[in-house]
Amino acid sequence: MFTAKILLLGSGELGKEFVISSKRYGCHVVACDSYANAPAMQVADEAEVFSMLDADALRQAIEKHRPDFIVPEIEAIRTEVLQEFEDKGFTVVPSARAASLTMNRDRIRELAATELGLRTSKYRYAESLEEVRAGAEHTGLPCVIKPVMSSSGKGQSTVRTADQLEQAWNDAVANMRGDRKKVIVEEFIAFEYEITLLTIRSREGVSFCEPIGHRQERGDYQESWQPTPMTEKLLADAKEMATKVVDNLGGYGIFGVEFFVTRDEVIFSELSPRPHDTGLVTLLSQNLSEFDLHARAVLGLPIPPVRLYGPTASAVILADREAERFEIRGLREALELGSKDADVEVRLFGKPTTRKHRRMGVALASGSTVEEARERARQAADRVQITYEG
Ligand SMILES: Nc1ncnc2c1ncn2[C@@H]1O[C@H](COP(=O)(O)OP(=O)(O)OP(=O)(O)O)[C@@H](O)[C@H]1O
Ligand SMILES: NCC(=O)N[C@@H]1O[C@H](COP(=O)([O-])[O-])[C@@H](O)[C@H]1O
Ligand SMILES: [Mg+2]
Repeated sequence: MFTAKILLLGSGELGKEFVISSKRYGCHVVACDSYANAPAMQVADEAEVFSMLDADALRQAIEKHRPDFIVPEIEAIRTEVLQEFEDKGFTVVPSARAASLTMNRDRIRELAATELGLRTSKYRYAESLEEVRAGAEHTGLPCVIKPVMSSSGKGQSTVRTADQLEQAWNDAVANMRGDRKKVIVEEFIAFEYEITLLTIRSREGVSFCEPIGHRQERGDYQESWQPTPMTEKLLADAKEMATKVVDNLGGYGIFGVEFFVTRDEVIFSELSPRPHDTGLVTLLSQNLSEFDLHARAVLGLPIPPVRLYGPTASAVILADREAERFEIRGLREALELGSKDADVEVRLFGKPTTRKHRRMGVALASGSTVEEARERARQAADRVQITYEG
């Protein structure tokens, strides 16, 4: 009837592409999120609307559908419930422990820095403004303050002078998820560039995609490109660190392992035990996208060496205000940038409402160099306009 039944927890743009990939392999997907008509629900077989932080609702959904695979798509999930079901014999992707550790910056940081001995930025945790001040003494300024539970840069700020610490603490507390009033104070790394190393852990072992470079604003990704030129030594260091983390977390799937790269060092930042937003570029750049690879690894299918077609970039399409009624125009104009020498694609996620800085779509472009691909992706994204009514 179907290859496997998947319960997808979180149904945004990353989930939507994962659903498309897994449905192509004949899976039946139940997409869950806290609001109706979320992107992945639009392409899934069934949908359930509830908060992933509501333990009872999550239990009910798992009991009702009894999936072969429970696939987290967002960070904020009642991970104790995932553990409960994993203990009963359900498969959580990649593992309940991975979901729980990565949801909490302090837990994954402890694993990486203390247990595995990976190079990270200096850091301290803080649960009050006084502790934030002490943390900043330890790391020095500038420093970066982030809630231990948050994603896409929410509640994150870079502090340059001591008088900004209070504002940063207040912002972090106001924008954190979950119920722990706790932040991480991190040394600011003046990196040359940063990368996501997509790392696949499958039955066949650990393999990698070419490193993805990206540029972030407000802690949220604006553009990404592939490949990123790196020295063999630095790339080997990144691969070694990524392997240590994913082998420790266990399970099968793709992981987006984030690193800061300085002149002579690779510094581990964090990771997602699932497809990564900066990896949207792989929808155009590779013969198998990060979503195809995740689906294959989860289903136990072969993972051949991944083929990168050539320099490719992605640029995000963001809303600039909150609205329920809006239109997206300019798809034709954006796609007109495609030619016999360059592929251009646009993916519109179908989110039902906008809010300031919400990612509504992504433009993808190839080029003869990474610079050219980035320029073209940016141009295509700029041609897509969101117009608001009322
Ligand atoms: N210690 C640091 N030094 C310099 N820049 C930093 C530091 N920490 C974070 N940043 C910048 O902020 C970005 C977002 O940080 P981080 O990945 O920790 O946040 P996030 O909320 O988990 O984002 P996401 O969930 O989208 O990955 C980083 O990619 C980097 O550009
Ligand atoms: N960095 C994590 C990330 O990119 N997550 C992606 O964004 C969606 C939430 O978007 P929304 O906030 O617009 O609903 C998530 O569901 C996931 O696809
Ligand atoms: Mg990140």
